Amino acid sequence: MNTVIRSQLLRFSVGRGQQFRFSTAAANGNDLVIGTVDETLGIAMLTMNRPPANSLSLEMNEAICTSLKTMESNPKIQSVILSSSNPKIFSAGLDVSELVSPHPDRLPKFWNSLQQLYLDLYGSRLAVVAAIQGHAPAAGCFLAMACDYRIMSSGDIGGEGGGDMKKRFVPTIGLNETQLGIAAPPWMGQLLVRTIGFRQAELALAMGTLFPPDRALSIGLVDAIESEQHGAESTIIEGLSELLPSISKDQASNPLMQKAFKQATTFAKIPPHARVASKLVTRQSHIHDMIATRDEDTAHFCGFVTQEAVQKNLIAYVEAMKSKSKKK
Ligand SMILES: CC/C=C\C/C=C\C/C=C\C/C=C/C(=O)SCCNC(=O)CCNC(=O)[C@H](O)C(C)(C)COP(=O)(O)OP(=O)(O)OC[C@H]1O[C@@H](n2cnc3c(N)ncnc32)[C@H](O)[C@@H]1OP(=O)(O)O
Repeated sequence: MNTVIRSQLLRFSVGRGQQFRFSTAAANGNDLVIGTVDETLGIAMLTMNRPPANSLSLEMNEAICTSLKTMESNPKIQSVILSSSNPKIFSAGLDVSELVSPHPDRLPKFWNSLQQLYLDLYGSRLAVVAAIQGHAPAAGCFLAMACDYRIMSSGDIGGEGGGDMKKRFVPTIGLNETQLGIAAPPWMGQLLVRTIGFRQAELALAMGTLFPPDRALSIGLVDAIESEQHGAESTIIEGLSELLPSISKDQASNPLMQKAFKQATTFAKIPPHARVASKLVTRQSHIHDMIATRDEDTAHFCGFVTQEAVQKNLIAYVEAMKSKSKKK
């Protein structure tokens, strides 16, 4: 039986292949996040849908958290695939407009929403599989690292330019903050250390390295890479098509999405209490550390970002980004 809960922010329906959607007033009625659940398989899909780049604004962070919490509150759901409606960008990280000339009341709220996203995602009782189809710089990489399993596109998706001059699309992932004149906060940097090890993380943080898929795999930043060449119709696996939101239905034959689906199915079959208990073994102390330093972290972030020199760097960075996009 389908249950439908309605509120101003949330419409949620439960059942096989049923969808729930989010919209906030600030997003002009757009669905920031689209969620689907399949109670029979115990799997959900959370598709980020904030064009053009799935950058993380205050409202986007809140929408992801609310969506995840809604899925967690359904005892039949054990795993979730985190994906993007943009085939070339998983998430471009923080919405830089939140950082440039910020409103003093909004800035701490924004940072708190990011901290909450870390706590909710990293500490989720659900096993979260990141389906990283496109770029994942900075906080986009953080999102992926806060999941339980990462599958990245190998980047051989079609191409641009056509003919023999086809340009290969190669997505990248990493904490590139230093390239922007900012530093990743300690809890984000430590997440990289826990994911790829001390020395690799130390170097990657200092250099602001963005890794292509093969390098990301070799250092353990992602767990698997997969081609996105769509297979023949016969390779469509049962259940995936129903789980995909209507805007991503064409992804049913995408090997990356299929691999993510299989991994989510595998997670969903593990006895949940044992899986959650083992997740706490590795993550609980880090979550406690973050909670203990949360206010200090907010004060530090707000003080850092509002410094004149940091603002100057950020303004120059945003201008370069806009003019690059205009030249296309
Ligand atoms: C001790 C320290 C204490 C405090 C630390 C302080 C701060 C640190 C805080 C937290 C850490 C996290 C920081 C961040 O995440 S900052 C954001 C970093 N992100 C990036 O640098 C990525 C920028 N974007 C890109 O490189 C490319 O867009 C990308 C490779 C993702 C995709 O390239 P593509 O060529 O496909 O698209 P574009 O034409 O470049 O972009 C399309 C469109 O999207 C807009 N866009 C892109 N990224 C962002 C973004 N992060 N925020 C807002 N908007 C973004 C871009 O402007 C284009 O828009 P339009 O011009 O309207 O078409």
